[in-house]
Amino acid sequence: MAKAASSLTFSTSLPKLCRPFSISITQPPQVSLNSKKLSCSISSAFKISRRTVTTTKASSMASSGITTVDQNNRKVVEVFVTEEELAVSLAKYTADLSDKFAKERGSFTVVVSGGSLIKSLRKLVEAPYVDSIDWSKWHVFWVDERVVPKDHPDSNYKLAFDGFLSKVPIPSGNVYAINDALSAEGAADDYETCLKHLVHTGVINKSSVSGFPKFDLMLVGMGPDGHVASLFPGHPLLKENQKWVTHITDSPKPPPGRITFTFPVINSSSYIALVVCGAGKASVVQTALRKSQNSDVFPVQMVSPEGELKWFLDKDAASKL
Ligand SMILES: O=C1O[C@H](COP(=O)(O)O)[C@@H](O)[C@H](O)[C@H]1O
Repeated sequence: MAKAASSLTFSTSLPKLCRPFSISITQPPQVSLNSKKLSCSISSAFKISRRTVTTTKASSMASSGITTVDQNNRKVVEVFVTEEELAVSLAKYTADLSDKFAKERGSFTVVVSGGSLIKSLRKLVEAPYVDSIDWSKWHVFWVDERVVPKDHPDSNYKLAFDGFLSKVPIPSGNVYAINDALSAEGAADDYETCLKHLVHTGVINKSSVSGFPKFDLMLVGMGPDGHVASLFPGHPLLKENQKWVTHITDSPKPPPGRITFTFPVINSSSYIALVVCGAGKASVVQTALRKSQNSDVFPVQMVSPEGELKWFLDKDAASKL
């Protein structure tokens, strides 16, 4: 089991957002519960094909297993009737990528956020994945962290350790927590120094496109205000395009002192899973997925990786699509 964390000690212009979509539904529904038929229609910014799906609830897009993809298979939106089904699918998605990267490059670099995401990872610590995943290949990082002691209730490390990391045999030296003895600025610099070392030693890939570290998978949540990592709406840090890791001392969501990956790092990823549940986030999801212009209102709209972006939504989060 993963024990204590190692203490870390780690431009592109911001990308054009909201690539135009031509969406088609590519997968059959994964479940059929009470066999009500509904015609799935998603329109506006997306050119969406229509077809009949089987689901429990006749409301817009909220049908388990409905998947939409863009033309290049680089942006995928999947909606699940329940958070439980979302968690099952997220575990398989993560396990498949773990296998792929472990085989291809002998390691798997995984970045997690805090918040509700961690609960949605719970199926990974159950059969079959807890036994089938080669956890020794995992290297775990945080896309953002609150600058508090690791045993503090606000710590994203503690959240992940209690809910996930303590239950799987990831080598403790592969778990890269912040140095919580430092200031927010010091902890961000320290984390960036650590990342640079790991890029240098080949544990983390480097993007040949951006020159920023290229993580294999980022598992990221979104706040009700559309923030991702600790990148909040309207904050100057959204424009940071030099640093890999930066800090914030005036976070609108407590606690105020945090470190966060910058957008160039986030957007250099091979895969990003954006995991969003709950009706309280439906309006932001609607804006993010229906807007065709690149006038970014919410930070989540700035998530646009070199690789694949997949949205995992429950039906409540997707209820306004
Ligand atoms: O403060 C934070 O909030 C976001 C979103 O959290 P959620 O509970 O609404 O999912 C989280 O992704 C981030 O890591 C965390 O520091």
